Amino acid sequence: MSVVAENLHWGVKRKTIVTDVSLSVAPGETLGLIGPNGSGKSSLLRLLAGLKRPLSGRVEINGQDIAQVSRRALSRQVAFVQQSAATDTNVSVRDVVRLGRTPHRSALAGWSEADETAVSTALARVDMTGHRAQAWQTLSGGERQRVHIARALAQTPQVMFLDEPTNHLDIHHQIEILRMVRDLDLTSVVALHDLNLAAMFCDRIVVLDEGAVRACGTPDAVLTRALLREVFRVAADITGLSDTGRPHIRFRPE
Ligand SMILES: Nc1ncnc2c1ncn2[C@@H]1O[C@H](COP(=O)(O)OP(=O)(O)OP(=O)(O)O)[C@@H](O)[C@H]1O
Repeated sequence: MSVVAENLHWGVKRKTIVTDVSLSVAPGETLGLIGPNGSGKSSLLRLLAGLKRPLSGRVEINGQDIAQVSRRALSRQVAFVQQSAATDTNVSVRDVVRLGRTPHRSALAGWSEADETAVSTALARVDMTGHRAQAWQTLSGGERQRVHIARALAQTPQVMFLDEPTNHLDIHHQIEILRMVRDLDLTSVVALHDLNLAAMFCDRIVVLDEGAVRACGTPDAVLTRALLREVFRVAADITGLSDTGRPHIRFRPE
């Protein structure tokens, strides 16, 4: 499914937070969203996912204006992994992941084989099968993050929005989660702080700066020394284009 945003504006009171953002994500593509703290990544993701209404502009998912689609219908197609999402205490890991099936179930239908398969597949994908009976509140930060990703996977979405999904994860799981997102047969938009991970796993990258799109393109086109200096205020050398075709950034203390 494609995602297209046209001229999105959003803000609160007199503060403009997202300014005239237009972008498109092709079916199956993994789009990275990078930018300094406060540049509007989370706000933009929420607009794209229909969790916030833009002041002006529109978002289309699979050619449909999401403002015209019910929340329930949207949640059958779109999953959102929030930054450090909270979950009610006193529930098991399995219960949290089961919540991902809610949009697909009617009030009268029982728990189906398909629901069970979606939950167990999702737990396995994030390496949490062995924790399924554990109480959610006893998990470590990284395990909680993986359970939230599993909940989104159990939703069997066609589009996934992820806000800093690698927060709290050790390097193995950072790479595993991003590899999985890239390899899943769905369209994804993922906000990331780690620029090297963005370069490794994203097909294209959008750079946000003060709420506006500063650059958009393949990792090697976007991640230039000049952009890193101007937007992120860091000095860096960029290498590694040879075998993978993807840039590698080495930051320089100055
Ligand atoms: N509801 C709100 N009311 C007031 N200000 C807000 C609101 N939501 C976001 N902001 C402000 O908008 C700006 C963008 O926030 P946002 O969370 O989208 O940035 P971000 O790029 O995701 O940041 P980070 O990298 O720090 O997570 C910030 O300055 C934030 O304080």
